[in-house]
Amino acid sequence: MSQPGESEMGERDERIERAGLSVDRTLVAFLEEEALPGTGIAAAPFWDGAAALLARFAPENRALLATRDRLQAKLDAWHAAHANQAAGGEAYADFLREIGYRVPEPAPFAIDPGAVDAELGRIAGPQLVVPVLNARFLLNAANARWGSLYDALYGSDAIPGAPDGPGYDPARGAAVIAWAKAFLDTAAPLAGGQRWAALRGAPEFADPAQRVGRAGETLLLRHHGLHIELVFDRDSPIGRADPAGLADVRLESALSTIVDLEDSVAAVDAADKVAAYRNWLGLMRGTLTATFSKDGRPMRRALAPDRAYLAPDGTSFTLPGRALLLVRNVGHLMTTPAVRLPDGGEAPEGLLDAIVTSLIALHDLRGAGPLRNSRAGAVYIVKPKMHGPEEAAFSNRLFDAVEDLLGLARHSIKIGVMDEERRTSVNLAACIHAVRHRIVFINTGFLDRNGDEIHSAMRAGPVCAKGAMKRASWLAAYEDRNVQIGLACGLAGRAQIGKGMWAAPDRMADMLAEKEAHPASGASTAWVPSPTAATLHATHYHRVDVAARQAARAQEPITPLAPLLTLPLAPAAGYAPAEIEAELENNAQGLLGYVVRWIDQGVGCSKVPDIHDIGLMEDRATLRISSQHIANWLLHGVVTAPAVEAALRRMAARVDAQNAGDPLYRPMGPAVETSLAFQAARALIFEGADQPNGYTEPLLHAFRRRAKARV
Ligand SMILES: CC(=O)SCCNC(=O)CCNC(=O)[C@H](O)C(C)(C)COP(=O)(O)OP(=O)(O)OC[C@H]1O[C@@H](n2cnc3c(N)ncnc32)[C@H](O)[C@@H]1OP(=O)(O)O
Ligand SMILES: O=CC(=O)O
Ligand SMILES: [Mg+2]
Repeated sequence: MSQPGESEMGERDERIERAGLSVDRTLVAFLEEEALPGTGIAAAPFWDGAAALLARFAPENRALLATRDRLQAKLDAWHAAHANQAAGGEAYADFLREIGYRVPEPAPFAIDPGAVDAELGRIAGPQLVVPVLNARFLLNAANARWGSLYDALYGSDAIPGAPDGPGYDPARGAAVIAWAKAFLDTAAPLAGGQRWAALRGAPEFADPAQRVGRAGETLLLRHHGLHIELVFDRDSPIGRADPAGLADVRLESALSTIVDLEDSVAAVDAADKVAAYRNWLGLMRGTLTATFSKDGRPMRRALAPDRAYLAPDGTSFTLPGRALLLVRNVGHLMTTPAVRLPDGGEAPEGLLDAIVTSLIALHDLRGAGPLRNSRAGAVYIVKPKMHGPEEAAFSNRLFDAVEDLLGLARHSIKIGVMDEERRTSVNLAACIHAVRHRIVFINTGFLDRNGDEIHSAMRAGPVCAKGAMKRASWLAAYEDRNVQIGLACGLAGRAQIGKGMWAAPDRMADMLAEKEAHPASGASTAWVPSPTAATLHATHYHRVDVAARQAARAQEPITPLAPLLTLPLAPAAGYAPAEIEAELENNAQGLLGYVVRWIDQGVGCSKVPDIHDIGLMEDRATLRISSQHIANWLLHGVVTAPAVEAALRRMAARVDAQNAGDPLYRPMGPAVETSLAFQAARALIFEGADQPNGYTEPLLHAFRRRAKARV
């Protein structure tokens, strides 16, 4: 973030004036030559409107950030005066009310978001997230609406103990087929209690209404609102060997996909922002393609078409071939040098994202391209990291203004609210109320939420180890209250109640064992990191009847605030030196492994091995946790500065070794004093306690800009 008037070297030549704004040339060219044409909006009124919107909302945006700082300062002071108290009691709750951190509950209400696509409003199923800057992944994610269950099982560790010989292993294949047929016994039972494994001829279903169509020899079934394709093909190697001729089971998998401009990308300047916007434009126009080489073979990937079937009465129909796409904008914190305001200061990045991603979605709404995203005529924006109802109301008014700028009907821009900051969890009903006419989801972004929990409690004392945090009372209360409050606000059947990311992309057996808890909790969706995970997680929505779970949970009283407000402090006896060392090293390794690719290569989401060599998805939210955790232990003397420095150096060598095969990798170990990545990691820890709400973006952006300037 830079201050008004603080223009970067050489930046002036690269800029063009538009309606009093100083705009990077790349962005001007993109908007005027690529994004605006075809929308019916001319450049001049667009810039006039954008400038007016920025003038109106930028000061308010700044004021909201000042409120965050003011409230955090009050928390810090309270905690300093009540050191090592886990809080949660009446006095603490009253204090939060007095300082305006807690606001009155709204009277009972039900959300009313208008026309919403069924994937968000009515059908329960997985939600995939994908970084916007990677077109190859992006296309894969859009096409992840359908996935082969056989491939997902065969290509992952999903079946514990399945043999895995070189080439195609028939024993492994048999284990996959057995697993899938046992799954079909639940999702598509056969008449007379026959088992799928025993089927020899054509299937007869216990409920014939499940069979809703066919395409050639492929049968289309529906169960819990989700479709299943049974591919019968006796000409294929698998079908030929199968007594029933079943060659594959394809599941409707990622019902929706979030295209992420936020925590999984490194976008620090106009060039990065334009690359991100251009990919979103390619999706909204249906024209995005990617060419790459895989296993030595050239490949071209494009968006999948819709799928055609014949209904039992002979009429033809189609089903979506692609996930319903949402776009995650950045939050209210950062500013961008892509646009400078008349006072010379950078424009709030969230405002620019709202304008540009909505403008781009007009291409879909106008229906000019070959494919359609929203059949309901909506634009879906996920808004992360909002703190409390005032910020939600700000987003609501911002979206009103964007609708006016683009000539969109009121509330056609929908919002997904990430419940991932403590002040939002505490005031969740009021937050939902603030956006009740456009809300399409709430989601427990538990990773950021952990980071905010640590930062909120920064001065209260040392927090518990990360493993213990998973069992902390605040976390259970947060997850429970999110579902309970969502149901009380009428989200069932109208909007998603979502659960967070499965952050171990290679541990699919564990995911299969654990993530059924998400639909079982009444959540209608949960995040997955990959298409394979989407297909496997889809099986959970066949096993669990989410509507029934929601109806049951709607009867529960809402969990009180006290456990939510109980701080996750370390046990009074503290931890043994070996535990402290292991915790520090694990945090330092994940942090460095992520930061080095962010700073040196601009990669915003990575799979980084933890100390047990398990590859974990790391993004800015997990970085927020690890950096805040070390910063907290440093502040309270659990670890010393020299110990942190030594751990960082040891882990730098380990991370260097892990990346030895990457030709683009720049090792940190040999030159920690000149490695910008190492310095960024250091700053994230040693300046961590003072970062706004513990966010990592300000430091990451500053160091990445320096790294880009250096090459
Ligand atoms: C707290 C939060 O905010 S969570 C939300 C942000 N996080 C995310 O969005 C995570 C998304 N996931 C990812 O980015 C990746 O899966 C990572 C970084 C975790 C792992 O990436 P990699 O190590 O490259 O994955 P891996 O080698 O196992 O698999 C790559 C293959 O899977 C595909 N793939 C992996 N993740 C995704 C995805 N999210 N969407 C689409 N395709 C994906 C790739 O396209 C590739 O297939 P291809 O060769 O046919 O193109
Ligand atoms: O955005 C998701 C999170 O867990 O944070
Ligand atoms: Mg988050």
